[in-house]
Amino acid sequence: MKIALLGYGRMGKEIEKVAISRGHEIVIKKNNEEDIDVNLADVAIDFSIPSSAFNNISNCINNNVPVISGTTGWLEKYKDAIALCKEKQGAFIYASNFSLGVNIFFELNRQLAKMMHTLEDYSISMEEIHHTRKLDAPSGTAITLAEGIIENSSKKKWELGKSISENSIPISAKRIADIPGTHTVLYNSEVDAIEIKHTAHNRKGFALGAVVAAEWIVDKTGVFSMKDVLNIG
Ligand SMILES: NC(=O)C1=CN([C@@H]2O[C@H](COP(=O)(O)OP(=O)(O)OC[C@H]3O[C@@H](n4cnc5c(N)ncnc54)[C@H](OP(=O)(O)O)[C@@H]3O)[C@@H](O)[C@H]2O)C=CC1
Ligand SMILES: O=C(O)C1=N[C@H](C(=O)O)C[C@H](O)C1
Repeated sequence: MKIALLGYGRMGKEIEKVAISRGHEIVIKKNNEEDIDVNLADVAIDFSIPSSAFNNISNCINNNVPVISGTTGWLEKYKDAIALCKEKQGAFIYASNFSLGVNIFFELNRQLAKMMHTLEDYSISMEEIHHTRKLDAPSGTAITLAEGIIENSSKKKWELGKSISENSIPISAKRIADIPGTHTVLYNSEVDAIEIKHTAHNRKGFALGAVVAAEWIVDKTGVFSMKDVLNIG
């Protein structure tokens, strides 16, 4: 496949390595607002910055090029991207996290929330830790985890920092040099604690998942998720 990399930073470079090792060719590497002819590619992979993700995705959909996006921090426009994709009969996947391990962790988190939701002695909180160059907080993965809990409990929302209301999930976002991504969900009570945690050791899992998603979507039409790609949950 001919792949366009929309964003050629830490993730773009990691995806390039994985894509080449799987026999693909990188035909575009875009790192700014410049106009590019995305039609040179069979599929585009966007790992850019929050302020550019929607334009990159729209450009692909408008040109009928399937697009995978892992950029976080732009979700206020996610519904617009879905609407455009449906209108143009395009192909689009956004995932806050493309790694197989985290997608299993998402399912575990939902199951645990279901089991815990009537146990009033436990309070829930979340923590995410990332490298100091991350632009958004909380992480997209933490937001997906919080949404998984909200769908399966009486919690109504998440809040960054200390929780101010009983029906919200507090998320603590820490920034420590070079940490690729660590997410913890904690249920704590007076007598014990239950904790689930995912630790990324590097960015290879994110990159592999994005390339697998690109391979999967190339002949399809519609809005999909990593659940469709991995056939889990
Ligand atoms: N879903 C997932 O599995 C994962 C998601 N991410 C997310 O992916 C995104 C990228 O992460 P990462 O690679 O670490 O970040 P980087 O900052 O290393 O890379 C982003 C790149 O995008 C470039 N860029 C700036 N403007 C544009 C534009 N208009 N179009 C295309 N590219 C542009 C930046 O260039 P310049 O530096 O010159 O501004 C930079 O090279 C983040 O939102 C991060 O949260 C990260 C890992 C996994
Ligand atoms: O910015 C990062 O690095 C990461 N971002 C994603 C997120 O916001 O969840 C995924 C991963 O945790 C790494």
